[in-house]
Amino acid sequence: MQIRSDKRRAGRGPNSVAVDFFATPSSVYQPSVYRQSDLDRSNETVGSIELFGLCGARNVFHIKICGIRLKSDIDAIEAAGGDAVGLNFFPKSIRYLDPQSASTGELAIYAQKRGLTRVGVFVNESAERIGSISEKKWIDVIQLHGDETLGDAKALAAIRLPILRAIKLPAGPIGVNQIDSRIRPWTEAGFGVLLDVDAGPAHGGSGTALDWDSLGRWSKANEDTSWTLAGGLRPDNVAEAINVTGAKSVDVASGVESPRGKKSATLISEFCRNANP
Ligand SMILES: O=C(O)c1ccccc1NCC(=O)[C@H](O)[C@H](O)COP(=O)(O)O
Repeated sequence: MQIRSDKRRAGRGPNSVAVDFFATPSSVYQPSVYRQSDLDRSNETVGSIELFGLCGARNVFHIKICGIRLKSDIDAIEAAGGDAVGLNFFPKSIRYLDPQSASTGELAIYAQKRGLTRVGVFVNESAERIGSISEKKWIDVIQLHGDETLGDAKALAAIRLPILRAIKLPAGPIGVNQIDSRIRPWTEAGFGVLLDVDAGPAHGGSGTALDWDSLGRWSKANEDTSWTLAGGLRPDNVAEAINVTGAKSVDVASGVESPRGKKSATLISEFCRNANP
């Protein structure tokens, strides 16, 4: 199975539609389709119902290119048909963006104007720092990529942005129940999940792949659970990864870089093309 390009295209442009394919608890209001303007209004309420429910559980992208650092990266992603960018706020990452720098704000606004969903990537960050970046309206989604607990994530509810939890799994074969026990608490609490390899102290961006056969077995048994595949994806393996795992949403950082830490427009273009039929 490959990501359907019509869905992907639907997620782009300032008034575009992004398909929500996260399964969320029935107690949480969950429209099936969002517009970028919905994301812009994520601090508001719709009637008496909060747009994003408790903490948000929406996956609003099909292809996320993580760790962008330049406006030209955004141009390349827009041209290639990607629909989300990861802004990395982990100081130890090669892809780090300084939240104090005006150029980070310019980058975030530039991505927003191109209709791309901006995912802020955080590792064990304080709620205050995440909140201050959110207040500047630089991000649309919070990605927690450290050792954050469910309690930590729930404490971010006041920020009122959707939260995507990176679940870091071992690189080798892993059982369906083992995967499920890591994911279920988060999805049942209404959070989105991104499955990545456990990169140890680096936390992410390792370029190492998960065992796709294991994920495929798990996803077949959990078809109602929407999730994002990350870890070691590249232009030359993303189609197979989608086919084997059944992922409907993919994320990449190092696989579209040359040299490491520098995004390549050519690799971004190939990646997006191969992630779609
Ligand atoms: O990319 C990083 O440097 C990074 C560092 C610390 C935490 C998260 C990080 N990236 C988050 C992502 O979503 C990456 O796309 C994901 O880890 C996959 O990376 P890669 O295997 O390089 O495609």
